Amino acid sequence: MKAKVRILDVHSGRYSVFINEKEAMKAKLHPDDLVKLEAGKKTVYGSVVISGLVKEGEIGISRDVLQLHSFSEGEVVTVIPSSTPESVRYIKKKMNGEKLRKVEIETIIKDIVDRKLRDIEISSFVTSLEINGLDMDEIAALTIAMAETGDMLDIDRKPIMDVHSIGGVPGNKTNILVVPIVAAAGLTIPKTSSRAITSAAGTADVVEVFADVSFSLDEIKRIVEKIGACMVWGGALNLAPADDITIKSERALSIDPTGLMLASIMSKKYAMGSQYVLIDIPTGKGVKVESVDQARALARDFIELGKRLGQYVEVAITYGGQPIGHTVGPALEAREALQALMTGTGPGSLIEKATGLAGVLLEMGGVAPAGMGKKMAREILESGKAYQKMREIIEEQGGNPDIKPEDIPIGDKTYTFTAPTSGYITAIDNKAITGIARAAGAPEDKGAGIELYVKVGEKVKEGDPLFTIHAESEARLDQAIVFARRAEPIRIEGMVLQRIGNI
Ligand SMILES: O=P(O)(O)OC[C@H]1O[C@H](OP(=O)(O)O)[C@H](O)[C@@H]1O
Ligand SMILES: O=c1cc[nH]c(=O)[nH]1
Repeated sequence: MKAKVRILDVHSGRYSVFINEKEAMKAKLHPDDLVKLEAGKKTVYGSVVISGLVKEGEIGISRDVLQLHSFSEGEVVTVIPSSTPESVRYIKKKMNGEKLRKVEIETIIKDIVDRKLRDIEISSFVTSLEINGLDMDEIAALTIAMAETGDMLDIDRKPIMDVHSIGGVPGNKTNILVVPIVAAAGLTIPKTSSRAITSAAGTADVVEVFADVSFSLDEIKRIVEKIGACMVWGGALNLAPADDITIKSERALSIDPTGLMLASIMSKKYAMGSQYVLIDIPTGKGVKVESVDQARALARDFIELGKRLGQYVEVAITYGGQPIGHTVGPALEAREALQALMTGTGPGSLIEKATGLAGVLLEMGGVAPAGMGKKMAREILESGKAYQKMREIIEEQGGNPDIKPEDIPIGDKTYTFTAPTSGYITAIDNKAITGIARAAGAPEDKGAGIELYVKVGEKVKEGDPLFTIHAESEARLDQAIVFARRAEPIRIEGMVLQRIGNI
């Protein structure tokens, strides 16, 4: 059928096309059917929504579709019902635990990017990877397919450095310090991040508090060629576009299947033309990798994948047994990161980790002698040069370089938990901390999160504050309080942990 485009002010987070009920009956279309819209060389797939918002002879297009495809009001398109894509068969193959061929992986990724696969099919693909995994051939094919279905950056500077965390540990604002330290040393580091996957704040969510993170590749190229660095969202526009689509399913399920994680991270690095990549694997209870042995195995996979892509990869296995620093949630983390850059000091875990990772990159990039990288990184941080570079990044990305930590608004609905007894902090439960911050509204509500006053090993007295929950609404705050009461996020014990007798 032919129909005239009607642009609707609807943002559903999905590729939806709106069809009048009578028109749908005539064309035998049903809710959620997949249809193809064709106009000249333009082709777009979307799911049918039956709606009175459009008249007979019209086809409604939501703002989601318009973000990537230009249609004009009244433009005539052909609407063609579409059958189940071939890639669904390959997803079922993975569900059955079978190995996928390169061409099958390429087809799945192309169909994700073209929106031929709907959310339910994409979630099934992600779940099949969580359960059945991928081998290195499949991971390499997936990485290249994810990168090559989008644009690639070609920066006129060498060497190109990069850093990426596998995430999972709450409060991990570390790379917001690492990037300006490395760039202040004269190296080039075009950093892309994803938004939160399992945590309460991805690096892109935190940076977005003080600067824009969505740029075209041309804009990124201009910024990086001018100041040597950027901190942008990988999901913006057309950089490894399948990544952000699969991440939506991962976030909903709070999972990050290992093979997909490798491909997600390395496809972004490949698309940015990064030559020297440092991967951070936080390791500890309640994060993605719990033991050093598992971290070593994953490190080998990153290094092997890097070799196949022509990239030199090093891995830092870092301590992830409790949150990094004292804040969790986008705005609170932005305040803490900015404060550390401005003053050159901050919580030990944040400064140690940031200077440690930056030091490795300075050595990899050849600006620090072996063994001297961390010292150099600390000097750059303490001298204010990293803060100066951060100001440049904020300014080039459209933010206010004069912003101060206290200018950043945080959720004003608060509740503080206190120590029920005196003793020592023997554990902080990463998953519970993330769960509370997410229940409070993070990462979508930027001001939501947690301020943590204690760390493992510290002594507390009964009644001392342990942490404050921040939320932007009373309803979210109540949810987070209920979650926190159930979860016991902070364990306090005396020095005698257990008494056992008469065994
Ligand atoms: O912790 P979760 O949400 O699972 O992982 C996602 C986070 O980890 C990575 O961090 P970075 O950009 O290397 O700093 C991603 O880019 C993202 O910000
Ligand atoms: O960018 C990232 C980081 C962690 N896990 C992913 O899948 N992607």
